[in-house]
Amino acid sequence: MTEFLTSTLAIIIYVVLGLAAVAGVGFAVAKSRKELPPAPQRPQLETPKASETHGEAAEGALENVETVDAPVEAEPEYDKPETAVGRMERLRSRLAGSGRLGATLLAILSKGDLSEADWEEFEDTLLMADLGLDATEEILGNLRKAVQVKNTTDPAEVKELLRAELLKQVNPELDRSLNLSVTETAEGKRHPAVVLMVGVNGTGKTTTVGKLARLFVAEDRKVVLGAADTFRAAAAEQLTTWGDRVGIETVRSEQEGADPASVAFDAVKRGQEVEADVVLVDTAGRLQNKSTLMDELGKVKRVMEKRGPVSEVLLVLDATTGQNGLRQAQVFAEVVDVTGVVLTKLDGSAKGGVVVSVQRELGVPVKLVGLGEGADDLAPFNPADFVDAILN
Ligand SMILES: Nc1nc2c(ncn2[C@@H]2O[C@H](COP(=O)(O)OP(=O)(O)OP(=O)(O)O)[C@@H](O)[C@H]2O)c(=O)[nH]1
Repeated sequence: MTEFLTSTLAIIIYVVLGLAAVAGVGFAVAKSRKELPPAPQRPQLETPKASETHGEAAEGALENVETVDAPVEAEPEYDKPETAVGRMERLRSRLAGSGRLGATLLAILSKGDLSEADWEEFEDTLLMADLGLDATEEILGNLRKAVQVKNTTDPAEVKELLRAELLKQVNPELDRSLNLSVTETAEGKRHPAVVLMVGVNGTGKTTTVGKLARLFVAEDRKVVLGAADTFRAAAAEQLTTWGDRVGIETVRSEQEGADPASVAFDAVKRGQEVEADVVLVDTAGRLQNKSTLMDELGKVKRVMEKRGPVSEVLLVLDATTGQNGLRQAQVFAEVVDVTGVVLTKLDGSAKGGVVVSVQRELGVPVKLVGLGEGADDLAPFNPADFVDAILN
């Protein structure tokens, strides 16, 4: 009897302990689940095809399953970027600094009977606006002749003479379009247009990549961003934010100081995989006299080219740094074959003449201008609009 009681008691104790253990584990799991952070929501680039998500068997099985309405997820709201048309119209007033240049030049020319001192003042004004010595001498020589031949002080006529001369210097003949052709790799794979952004520190590369991406999105192009500025910790985050605002993917490395060439390569690879139209790659700012950093940039481009050609290398120059930008431009052009210049911070800068000097020095056109910190404050460069903004 005692034996029977002892074994029954033992069984009861085991059962109670067992139940307590199960409840304890359950509580711990529930607790740890509660503490998990919510899964991050990333914009989806592609909707998977039906055949990729469920096969035929799965479709049959679904017939007998009672369907419950899935909670409706709110559509992410993306920005609607402004198209290129009309941007210059909106941004023209931002060239106020350059407008002062036009006003001073016209005031001198309209005086009539110009003295040597007047022509010197005219020359100084052009030099101060960073047109560079060669262009300044040419403008001066041509205008002196034209004013003499026409013998006019009529403001409208004088303005027309100056307009023609400035326009010639800005060179409307240059091809300023971006090469955005989608090509094929040697293996017959679709290869997107690839744009590489380069320049010294703080000129506005990341901002320009973001703005340019918006311009492409407004044109219904499928864009992938590459955050190959692995030097500045916040750069990848900054670029991802630009991308997220318009629902495009950013390829980046979570590792600070990662190899930028590898990130750039992955971005092009991803662009090929998702059949993007354009891959835009940001790079870290670097001083042109730091040879290791310039070598690194050369490597970034070579590694990207392993997957297919780079269509555009855009050098971002800060207009407010004027002639300093020229030396930078020359060195960058030697290392990575610059195909176009983006002149940023032209808003409020009185150094608009750098458009002329940089084109003369590099033989490469200014293709885009940055005219403010707003997300759509980037415009394709148009010589006639630019000269008119200076003169009106
Ligand atoms: N006013 C004005 N500011 C601009 C323009 N473009 C860029 N900026 C500003 O310039 C600053 C630097 O821009 P970033 O894009 O971070 O420059 P970055 O070249 O990527 O910088 P690093 O990666 O450090 O070399 C930011 O405050 C931008 O808002 C422009 O066209 N006009």
